Amino acid sequence: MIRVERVSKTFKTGWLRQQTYEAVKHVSFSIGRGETLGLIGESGCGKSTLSRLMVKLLPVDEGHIFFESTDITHYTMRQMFSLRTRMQIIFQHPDSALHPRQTMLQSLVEPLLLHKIMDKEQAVERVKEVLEPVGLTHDILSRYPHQVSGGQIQRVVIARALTLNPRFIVLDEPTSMLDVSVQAQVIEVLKTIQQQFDLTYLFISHDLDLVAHVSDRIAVMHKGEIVELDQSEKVMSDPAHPYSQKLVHAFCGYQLNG
Ligand SMILES: Nc1ncnc2c1ncn2[C@@H]1O[C@H](COP(=O)(O)OP(=O)(O)OP(=O)(O)O)[C@@H](O)[C@H]1O
Repeated sequence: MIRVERVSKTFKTGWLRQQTYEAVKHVSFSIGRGETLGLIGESGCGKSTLSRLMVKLLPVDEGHIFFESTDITHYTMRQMFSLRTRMQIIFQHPDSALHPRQTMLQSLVEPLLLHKIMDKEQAVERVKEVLEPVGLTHDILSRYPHQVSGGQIQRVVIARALTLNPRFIVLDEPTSMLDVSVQAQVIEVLKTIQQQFDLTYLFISHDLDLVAHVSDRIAVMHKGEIVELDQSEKVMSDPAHPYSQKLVHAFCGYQLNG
Protein backbone atom coordinates (compact mmCIF):
# COMPACT_ATOMS: atom_id res chain seq x y z
CA MET A 1 0.00 0.00 0.00
CA ILE A 2 2.66 2.50 1.09
CA ARG A 3 6.42 2.16 1.05
CA VAL A 4 9.27 4.48 2.01
CA GLU A 5 12.77 3.87 0.72
CA ARG A 6 15.78 5.48 2.37
CA VAL A 7 13.81 8.61 3.21
CA SER A 8 15.67 11.46 4.93
CA LYS A 9 14.78 14.94 6.15
CA THR A 10 17.08 17.62 7.52
CA PHE A 11 15.74 20.89 8.97
CA LYS A 12 17.71 24.09 8.85
CA THR A 13 17.36 26.00 12.10
CA GLY A 14 18.82 28.85 14.11
CA TRP A 15 20.33 32.16 13.11
CA LEU A 16 20.35 32.48 9.29
CA ARG A 17 19.33 28.81 9.22
CA GLN A 18 22.97 27.82 9.54
CA GLN A 19 22.38 24.89 11.86
CA THR A 20 21.01 21.63 10.58
CA TYR A 21 19.06 18.91 12.32
CA GLU A 22 18.60 15.47 10.80
CA ALA A 23 15.06 14.58 11.89
CA VAL A 24 14.67 11.47 9.70
CA LYS A 25 17.65 9.41 8.55
CA HIS A 26 17.47 6.87 5.72
CA VAL A 27 14.21 5.26 6.80
CA SER A 28 12.80 2.32 4.80
CA PHE A 29 9.71 0.19 5.42
CA SER A 30 6.34 -0.65 3.93
CA ILE A 31 2.81 -1.02 5.26
CA GLY A 32 0.55 -3.61 3.68
CA ARG A 33 -3.06 -3.03 2.70
CA GLY A 34 -5.35 -3.29 5.72
CA GLU A 35 -2.39 -3.37 8.09
CA THR A 36 -1.76 -1.18 11.14
CA LEU A 37 1.86 -0.26 11.70
CA GLY A 38 2.50 1.25 15.12
CA LEU A 39 5.24 3.89 15.34
CA ILE A 40 6.76 4.51 18.76
CA GLY A 41 9.70 6.45 20.13
CA GLU A 42 10.41 9.29 22.50
CA SER A 43 9.32 12.86 21.88
CA GLY A 44 11.38 14.53 19.14
CA CYS A 45 12.66 11.29 17.58
CA GLY A 46 11.03 12.17 14.24
CA LYS A 47 7.71 10.30 14.21
CA SER A 48 5.53 13.20 13.08
CA THR A 49 8.11 14.36 10.54
CA LEU A 50 8.24 10.86 9.04
CA SER A 51 4.45 10.66 8.80
CA ARG A 52 4.27 14.06 7.11
CA LEU A 53 6.91 12.97 4.61
CA MET A 54 4.84 9.87 3.85
CA VAL A 55 1.72 11.86 2.94
CA LYS A 56 3.81 14.58 1.30
CA LEU A 57 2.89 17.40 3.62
CA LEU A 58 6.67 17.84 3.73
CA PRO A 59 9.08 17.28 0.85
CA VAL A 60 11.76 14.62 1.34
CA ASP A 61 15.43 15.54 0.95
CA GLU A 62 16.39 12.04 -0.11
CA GLY A 63 14.69 8.75 -0.81
CA HIS A 64 11.39 7.69 -2.35
CA ILE A 65 7.76 7.28 -1.37
CA PHE A 66 5.57 4.76 -3.14
CA PHE A 67 1.80 4.82 -2.77
CA GLU A 68 -0.07 1.87 -4.24
CA SER A 69 3.10 0.99 -6.21
CA THR A 70 3.42 4.47 -7.74
CA ASP A 71 6.45 6.62 -6.96
CA ILE A 72 4.90 9.85 -5.65
CA THR A 73 8.13 11.39 -4.38
CA HIS A 74 8.17 14.13 -6.96
CA TYR A 75 4.43 14.59 -7.48
CA THR A 76 3.48 18.23 -7.97
CA MET A 77 0.87 20.01 -5.82
CA ARG A 78 -1.56 19.50 -8.66
CA GLN A 79 -0.89 15.76 -8.87
CA MET A 80 -1.16 15.49 -5.09
CA PHE A 81 -4.52 17.27 -5.01
CA SER A 82 -6.47 14.21 -6.13
CA LEU A 83 -4.28 11.89 -4.06
CA ARG A 84 -4.91 13.99 -0.92
CA THR A 85 -8.30 12.34 -0.52
CA ARG A 86 -6.63 8.90 -0.43
CA MET A 87 -4.16 9.84 2.33
CA GLN A 88 -5.40 11.49 5.48
CA ILE A 89 -3.93 12.52 8.82
CA ILE A 90 -5.87 12.60 12.08
CA PHE A 91 -4.21 14.60 14.84
CA GLN A 92 -4.40 14.48 18.59
CA HIS A 93 -6.04 17.80 19.40
CA PRO A 94 -9.82 17.54 19.23
CA ASP A 95 -10.10 21.19 20.38
CA SER A 96 -8.39 22.68 17.34
CA ALA A 97 -9.51 20.12 14.76
CA LEU A 98 -12.74 21.89 13.85
CA HIS A 99 -13.61 25.52 13.14
CA PRO A 100 -15.27 26.89 16.29
CA ARG A 101 -17.89 28.86 14.32
CA GLN A 102 -18.88 26.05 11.96
CA THR A 103 -21.51 23.43 12.70
CA MET A 104 -20.48 19.79 12.50
CA LEU A 105 -22.29 19.53 9.18
CA GLN A 106 -20.37 22.49 7.74
CA SER A 107 -17.07 20.97 8.87
CA LEU A 108 -18.00 17.57 7.51
CA VAL A 109 -19.05 18.68 4.02
CA GLU A 110 -16.14 21.09 3.59
CA PRO A 111 -13.50 18.63 2.25
CA LEU A 112 -15.97 17.15 -0.23
CA LEU A 113 -16.82 20.60 -1.56
CA LEU A 114 -13.20 21.76 -1.52
CA HIS A 115 -12.13 18.78 -3.60
CA LYS A 116 -15.16 19.32 -5.86
CA ILE A 117 -16.05 15.67 -5.42
CA MET A 118 -19.80 16.30 -5.25
CA ASP A 119 -22.38 19.06 -4.90
CA LYS A 120 -23.72 20.17 -1.52
CA GLU A 121 -26.78 17.94 -1.55
CA GLN A 122 -24.73 14.84 -2.37
CA ALA A 123 -22.13 15.85 0.22
CA VAL A 124 -24.79 16.00 2.95
CA GLU A 125 -25.93 12.49 1.96
CA ARG A 126 -22.34 11.24 2.04
CA VAL A 127 -21.85 12.75 5.50
CA LYS A 128 -24.96 10.98 6.76
CA GLU A 129 -23.59 7.67 5.45
CA VAL A 130 -20.37 7.91 7.45
CA LEU A 131 -21.94 8.97 10.77
CA GLU A 132 -23.22 5.54 11.69
CA PRO A 133 -19.90 3.68 11.25
CA VAL A 134 -18.26 6.12 13.69
CA GLY A 135 -21.11 5.79 16.19
CA LEU A 136 -22.72 9.22 15.74
CA THR A 137 -26.30 10.20 15.06
CA HIS A 138 -27.75 12.96 12.87
CA ASP A 139 -28.57 15.26 15.77
CA ILE A 140 -24.86 16.07 16.10
CA LEU A 141 -24.84 17.82 12.72
CA SER A 142 -26.38 21.10 13.85
CA ARG A 143 -24.06 21.49 16.85
CA TYR A 144 -20.93 23.61 17.22
CA PRO A 145 -17.62 22.26 18.59
CA HIS A 146 -18.23 23.74 22.07
CA GLN A 147 -21.52 21.80 22.26
CA VAL A 148 -19.96 18.34 21.89
CA SER A 149 -17.47 16.25 23.87
CA GLY A 150 -13.82 15.61 22.94
CA GLY A 151 -14.67 12.02 22.05
CA GLN A 152 -17.49 13.12 19.76
CA ILE A 153 -15.23 15.66 18.07
CA GLN A 154 -12.68 12.95 17.40
CA ARG A 155 -15.45 10.79 15.89
CA VAL A 156 -16.47 13.73 13.69
CA VAL A 157 -12.85 14.16 12.61
CA ILE A 158 -12.69 10.45 11.73
CA ALA A 159 -16.01 10.72 9.85
CA ARG A 160 -14.69 13.73 7.95
CA ALA A 161 -11.66 11.72 6.82
CA LEU A 162 -13.97 8.84 5.81
CA THR A 163 -16.15 11.03 3.58
CA LEU A 164 -13.20 11.26 1.18
CA ASN A 165 -12.89 7.49 0.88
CA PRO A 166 -9.24 7.29 2.02
CA ARG A 167 -6.98 4.25 1.64
CA PHE A 168 -4.26 5.25 4.11
CA ILE A 169 -4.65 7.18 7.38
CA VAL A 170 -1.94 8.48 9.68
CA LEU A 171 -3.28 8.47 13.23
CA ASP A 172 -0.97 10.86 15.09
CA GLU A 173 -1.69 10.27 18.79
CA PRO A 174 -5.41 10.19 17.92
CA THR A 175 -6.63 9.50 21.45
CA SER A 176 -3.96 10.98 23.70
CA MET A 177 -6.10 13.96 24.74
CA LEU A 178 -9.11 11.81 25.67
CA ASP A 179 -10.14 10.11 28.93
CA VAL A 180 -9.23 6.44 29.11
CA SER A 181 -12.81 5.16 28.67
CA VAL A 182 -13.46 7.48 25.72
CA GLN A 183 -10.07 6.49 24.31
CA ALA A 184 -11.15 2.83 24.25
CA GLN A 185 -14.36 3.71 22.40
CA VAL A 186 -12.52 5.72 19.76
CA ILE A 187 -10.02 2.87 19.29
CA GLU A 188 -12.93 0.49 18.74
CA VAL A 189 -14.36 2.86 16.13
CA LEU A 190 -10.99 2.97 14.37
CA LYS A 191 -10.78 -0.83 14.34
CA THR A 192 -14.35 -1.24 13.07
CA ILE A 193 -13.99 1.21 10.20
CA GLN A 194 -10.62 -0.27 9.28
CA GLN A 195 -12.38 -3.56 8.51
CA GLN A 196 -15.41 -1.94 6.94
CA PHE A 197 -13.52 0.43 4.64
CA ASP A 198 -10.35 -1.61 4.10
CA LEU A 199 -8.07 1.04 5.62
CA THR A 200 -4.33 1.01 6.20
CA TYR A 201 -3.04 2.81 9.30
CA LEU A 202 0.17 4.31 10.58
CA PHE A 203 -0.57 4.61 14.30
CA ILE A 204 1.73 7.00 16.17
CA SER A 205 1.71 6.99 19.95
CA HIS A 206 3.82 7.23 23.09
CA ASP A 207 1.56 4.67 24.71
CA LEU A 208 3.23 1.30 24.17
CA ASP A 209 0.28 -0.65 25.55
CA LEU A 210 -2.09 1.06 23.13
CA VAL A 211 0.28 0.63 20.18
CA ALA A 212 0.67 -3.08 20.97
CA HIS A 213 -3.13 -3.40 21.22
CA VAL A 214 -3.91 -1.82 17.84
CA SER A 215 -0.89 -2.68 15.69
CA ASP A 216 -0.01 -5.73 13.61
CA ARG A 217 3.64 -4.66 13.60
CA ILE A 218 5.56 -2.04 15.54
CA ALA A 219 8.35 0.22 14.29
CA VAL A 220 10.61 1.68 16.97
CA MET A 221 12.11 5.05 16.10
CA HIS A 222 15.17 6.50 17.80
CA LYS A 223 17.00 9.71 16.84
CA GLY A 224 15.51 9.74 13.33
CA GLU A 225 16.11 6.06 12.58
CA ILE A 226 13.92 2.98 12.66
CA VAL A 227 15.95 0.75 14.95
CA GLU A 228 13.52 -2.17 15.03
CA LEU A 229 10.45 -3.26 13.09
CA ASP A 230 8.71 -6.53 13.83
CA GLN A 231 5.45 -8.19 14.79
CA SER A 232 3.89 -6.45 17.83
CA GLU A 233 4.09 -9.55 20.05
CA LYS A 234 7.76 -10.00 19.17
CA VAL A 235 8.69 -6.38 19.96
CA MET A 236 6.74 -6.47 23.23
CA SER A 237 7.99 -9.87 24.43
CA ASP A 238 11.48 -10.07 22.96
CA PRO A 239 12.73 -6.68 21.72
CA ALA A 240 15.99 -6.98 19.78
CA HIS A 241 17.46 -3.46 19.82
CA PRO A 242 18.82 -2.02 23.10
CA TYR A 243 16.63 1.09 22.72
CA SER A 244 13.46 -1.03 22.21
CA GLN A 245 14.48 -3.11 25.22
CA LYS A 246 14.75 0.08 27.27
CA LEU A 247 11.31 1.26 26.12
CA VAL A 248 9.62 -2.07 26.75
CA HIS A 249 11.31 -2.62 30.11
CA ALA A 250 10.42 0.91 31.24
CA PHE A 251 6.84 0.22 30.21
CA CYS A 252 6.72 -3.15 32.00
CA GLY A 253 8.19 -1.55 35.11
CA TYR A 254 5.57 1.15 34.94
CA GLN A 255 2.84 -1.53 34.62
CA LEU A 256 4.17 -3.49 37.61
CA ASN A 257 4.43 -0.37 39.76
CA GLY A 258 1.31 1.29 38.52
N1 LIG B 1 9.70 22.56 10.74
C1 LIG B 1 10.73 22.24 11.55
N2 LIG B 1 11.84 23.01 11.59
C2 LIG B 1 12.88 22.68 12.37
N3 LIG B 1 12.91 21.58 13.16
C3 LIG B 1 11.84 20.78 13.15
C4 LIG B 1 10.69 21.07 12.36
N4 LIG B 1 9.77 20.08 12.57
C5 LIG B 1 10.33 19.23 13.46
N5 LIG B 1 11.56 19.65 13.81
C6 LIG B 1 12.49 18.98 14.73
O1 LIG B 1 12.67 17.64 14.27
C7 LIG B 1 12.71 16.75 15.38
C8 LIG B 1 11.64 15.69 15.20
O2 LIG B 1 10.36 16.27 15.42
P1 LIG B 1 9.02 15.45 15.32
O3 LIG B 1 7.88 16.38 15.59
O4 LIG B 1 9.00 14.69 14.07
O5 LIG B 1 9.18 14.43 16.55
P2 LIG B 1 8.12 13.47 17.21
O6 LIG B 1 8.81 12.18 17.43
O7 LIG B 1 6.87 13.44 16.40
O8 LIG B 1 7.85 14.18 18.59
P3 LIG B 1 6.48 14.23 19.47
O9 LIG B 1 6.26 12.81 19.91
O10 LIG B 1 6.83 15.15 20.58
O11 LIG B 1 5.40 14.73 18.57
C9 LIG B 1 12.53 17.58 16.63
O12 LIG B 1 13.80 17.85 17.18
C10 LIG B 1 11.88 18.85 16.12
O13 LIG B 1 12.23 19.95 16.93
